[in-house]
Amino acid sequence: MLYHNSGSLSSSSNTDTLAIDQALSLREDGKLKELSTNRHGRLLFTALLENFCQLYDSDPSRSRRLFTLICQTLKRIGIVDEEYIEELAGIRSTYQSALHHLITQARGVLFEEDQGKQAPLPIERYIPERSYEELQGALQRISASSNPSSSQQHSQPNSFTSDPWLHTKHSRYANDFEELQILGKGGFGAVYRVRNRVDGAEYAMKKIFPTFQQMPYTKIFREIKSLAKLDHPNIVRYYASWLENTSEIVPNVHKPTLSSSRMIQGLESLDISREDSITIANKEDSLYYDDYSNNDSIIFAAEVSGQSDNIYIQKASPEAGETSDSYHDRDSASKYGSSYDDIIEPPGDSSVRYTSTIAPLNCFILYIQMQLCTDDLESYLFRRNSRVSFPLSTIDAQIHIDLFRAILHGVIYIHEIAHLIHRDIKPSNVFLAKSLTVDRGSVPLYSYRDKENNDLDNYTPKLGDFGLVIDNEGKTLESVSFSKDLQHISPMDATQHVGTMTYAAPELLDALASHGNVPVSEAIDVFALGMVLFELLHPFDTAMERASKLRDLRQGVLPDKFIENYVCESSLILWMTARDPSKRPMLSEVLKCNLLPSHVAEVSFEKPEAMFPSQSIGTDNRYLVKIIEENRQLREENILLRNELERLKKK
Ligand SMILES: Nc1ncnc2c1ncn2[C@@H]1O[C@H](COP(=O)(O)OP(=O)(O)OP(=O)(O)O)[C@@H](O)[C@H]1O
Repeated sequence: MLYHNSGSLSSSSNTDTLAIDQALSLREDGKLKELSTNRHGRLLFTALLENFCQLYDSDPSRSRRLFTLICQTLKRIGIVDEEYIEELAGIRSTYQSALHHLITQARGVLFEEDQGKQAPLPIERYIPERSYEELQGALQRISASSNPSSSQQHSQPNSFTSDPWLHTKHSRYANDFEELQILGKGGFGAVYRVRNRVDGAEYAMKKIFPTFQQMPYTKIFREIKSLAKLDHPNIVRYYASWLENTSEIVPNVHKPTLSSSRMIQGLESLDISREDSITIANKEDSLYYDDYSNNDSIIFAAEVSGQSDNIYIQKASPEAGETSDSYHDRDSASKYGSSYDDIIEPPGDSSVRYTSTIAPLNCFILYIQMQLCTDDLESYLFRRNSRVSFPLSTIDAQIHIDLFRAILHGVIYIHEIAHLIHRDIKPSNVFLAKSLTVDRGSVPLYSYRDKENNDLDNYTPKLGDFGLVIDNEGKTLESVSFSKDLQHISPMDATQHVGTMTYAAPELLDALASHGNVPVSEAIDVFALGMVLFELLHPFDTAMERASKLRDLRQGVLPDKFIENYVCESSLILWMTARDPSKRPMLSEVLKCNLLPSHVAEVSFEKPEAMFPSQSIGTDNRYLVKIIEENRQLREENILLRNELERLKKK
């Protein structure tokens, strides 16, 4: 049975009813059932095969290689899919564990029979015949007998459990990684600094707690694999992903901030329920997460029931009336003292529902292993703004233009080479990796960490958090965090919430406000980058100032002083943030612009000449002149409107 955790589980809720209806209709779908049966069969098969390989070779690494080799062969002839070999290893171990219990139990029954005792339950009930439903029946019984009170009636000789080939596989995460520190928590999980026990290197590990999306897990793996193919110095490297079922303590990592937090219904344990299904369910009285997202939270409903598909990630409908949060926490509070964003939080949104609950979960966790980055652009800008005032010195301006250029290289790579659109470009999603040498894509930057040390260090900006990527042919890589940030916001919210909305292109907000189709276009990223360029070149003294100037820019208005200081850059920013997406430049055009002279260590691409022909756009360009004129007009209109507003307020 599928469950969802849309905040309120009241069955009277329309959204809940809808989700349940959807789940029911899925169940009725014979094809899905067939698919599900197929998957269980394959999982069971690979579980047995893995154990079988362990029988042939007691050396764990050799038996593993043997297993992989056989699976690769079976994959070629279509018997198993790629995902069953690596990513589902954790799930496979559940099957191994279940089979282990099953056999142990059955042997216990035989043992008792041999002793002339009456078996407590007929053996047929323990041994599956052909269908996995019967296996589930057995699993259910085993589950019941595994609790201390009932297990006694089925006690068996200890020697059974020491069968070497029955040893179950342990968590890949626990085996291969040492967890060092929590880096922060996003809407759907937490990110940890970890050390790989094998190569000794440190990584960032994102653990996505059971989430919910209308997408089979295999698709998620495929998508993450596509991210793993991205190879560019200005893109965070993705290494691997896999799913495990695990008993985990959900960390409560957030410090209370002014950001509103939400509760998401937590997840009950992996439950072997009466319907003979393994289900991750949530309950009314379930656990709390501290969260910044709205409630279209996500669960994995992992069913081994014959009634529905097995492991599905399905989006829950948010409750009516829920709005998006404004600025994310992003741990600026916890890392750097008072949060930069907190100050611009709309006053009405300051309720702190911080929960200290530590929730034990038995659930599926999606692990995503990424490159570890020690800093991010948002934190950097926060530090810089506390040290430097507008206008930047010529040298500082150049440093930040170089930084922008490096980010641009990364985004161009994802647009032109990977054919993806990021859709969530913002300073907190641009990480900064320090390097000792001048690396490809790196820029010299002051870190502003240490008052005494004003040396330039090399940093490589890296675009990360690909939760929102979409392929530019419009085939959605269904966005995880997108819905969290932007869905179900009223136009009022869109204008009030400076935070998350700051970098979102207007057409995106319009589409969301009118519940229309979300546009798929590179222009969305161009807009966001234009906003980022302005922020890079304009230090703000206060968060209020930042909020108001970024809001003005969204209306097409730049501060006079900024235009005076950066005429060409202003033109570029206004071009990139044009309200009409069709009027925005392509990023390759932005790069051609002679406003962005290259001080960045050049990066080579597959098709460099196609992407970066040298052609300059100067101030005499008629398009730029037109933009400056439009900006002047807009500013005048804006002043008139503000005066009018003031006049009306006074009445
Ligand atoms: N590769 C990484 N290296 C270092 N820190 C990281 C890395 N990826 C994410 N983080 C940090 O981990 C924290 C949580 O990241 P996560 O992507 O889960 O959430 P978010 O980006 O804050 O929000 P959301 O994904 O919900 O939009 C953030 O503070 C982020 O800076």
